[in-house]
Amino acid sequence: MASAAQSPVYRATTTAPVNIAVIKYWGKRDTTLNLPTNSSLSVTLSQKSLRTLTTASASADYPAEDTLTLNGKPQDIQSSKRTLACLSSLRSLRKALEDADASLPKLSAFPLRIVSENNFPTAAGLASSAAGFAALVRAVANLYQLPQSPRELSRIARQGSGSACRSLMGGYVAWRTGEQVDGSDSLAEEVAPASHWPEMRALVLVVSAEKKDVPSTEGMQTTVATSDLFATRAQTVVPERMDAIEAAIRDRDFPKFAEITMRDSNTFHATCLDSWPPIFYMNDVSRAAVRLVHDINRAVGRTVAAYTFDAGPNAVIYYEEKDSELVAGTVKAILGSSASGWEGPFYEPLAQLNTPGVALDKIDTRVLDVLKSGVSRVILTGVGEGPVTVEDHLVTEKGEAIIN
Ligand SMILES: Nc1ncnc2c1ncn2[C@@H]1O[C@H](COP(=O)(O)OP(=O)(O)OP(=O)(O)O)[C@@H](O)[C@H]1O
Ligand SMILES: C[C@@](O)(CCOP(=O)(O)OP(=O)(O)O)CC(=O)O
Repeated sequence: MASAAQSPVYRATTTAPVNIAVIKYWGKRDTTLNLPTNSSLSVTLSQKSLRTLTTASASADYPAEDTLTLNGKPQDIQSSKRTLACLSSLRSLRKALEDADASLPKLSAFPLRIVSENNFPTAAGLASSAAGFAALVRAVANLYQLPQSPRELSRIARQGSGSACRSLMGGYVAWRTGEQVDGSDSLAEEVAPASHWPEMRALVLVVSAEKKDVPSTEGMQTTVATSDLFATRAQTVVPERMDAIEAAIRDRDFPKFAEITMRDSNTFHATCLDSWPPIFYMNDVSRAAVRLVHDINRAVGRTVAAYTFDAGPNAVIYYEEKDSELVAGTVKAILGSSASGWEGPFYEPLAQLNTPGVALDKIDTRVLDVLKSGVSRVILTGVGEGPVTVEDHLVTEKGEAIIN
């Protein structure tokens, strides 16, 4: 443990959410600035279920190098260009404040000690980098008392991990690809707050909590360089879908939202398969989840559920609260006690439910078996708010890291 500081220790702590895209970011037009080839749109998920908690602290007494401890383990941030880029941009903004007001403490000159905790597996396709970099940027911005809006801070978070720029806001968030070569207009913006469509629910089927094979950054470079389908997706398909899904969100039109979400996930994974060598993120369990959603929608006679998959096999199934029994109730009946996680604030409408919302004989029998043996855990959640400032610091007043 680091020794206690004698000089003042300045601290700020924030939580930040995970977001799951319904129009996927996949491909960079500039790898240094981390600029995307297409716009993307996501739903911010409630921090009652998944969240990062990060404390940023600064003190003149800290050893010279900035440090980051993640889930109790020191991270090598000096060799993480992305983290260094975020910290250097934030420091410049603080320095400008200090230059304009001599009474401010010179925090920009102090080393940083950052301590963070994810309450879910890191690097397992659960968007830890999104919540992690959003929390890091928000915590340091709070520590430095920066006046910049979440939209302006998204330019910095984007350099940590592209998808992180969308976790600085709650609700329904777009990341506009932008046109400027310097990336100054490649920013996230709120399309609608969570309160506009609070009934949106997300059921995460955790298929594998292992570290994934091909990291997103590497996978998308391969796709950009080798897939013939990719250019059509980025230039034609996604711009049309962005307009259509924003209209669906504005109108709270779930069937439209759902179809675009499922089609965009499928197109993204098609470009992965079209890469050379091909990249497979979905597996047999993922495909069973796709089939399940289509079977449920067919049996109900309207679109009540939508699947989407990131760079890994986990399924995220979106539905509206009023259809909880039909969607989550059916999944609960299939998985029974073979999957953990049937709990938490979003579980209430299902707690007393003992029969599936959709009769299981309407679902392909192979799908039932594959899901039962392949899904280890579920996370029941819904649309939620952006980062929240909190007082439960992970660094003591004397500057010592608190490892839970
Ligand atoms: N709380 C955190 N604070 C700072 N950095 C974090 C935090 N959590 C995760 N990261 C960074 O994100 C990396 C994991 O990102 P990666 O893209 O591999 O996985 P993921 O985000 O969980 O999956 P995906 O992006 O496919 O959904 C970690 O190795 C770490 O560098
Ligand atoms: C499939 C995705 O989840 C890809 C996320 O990629 P990252 O944001 O992790 O990539 P980097 O910018 O290289 O860090 C789709 C999405 O979230 O939009």
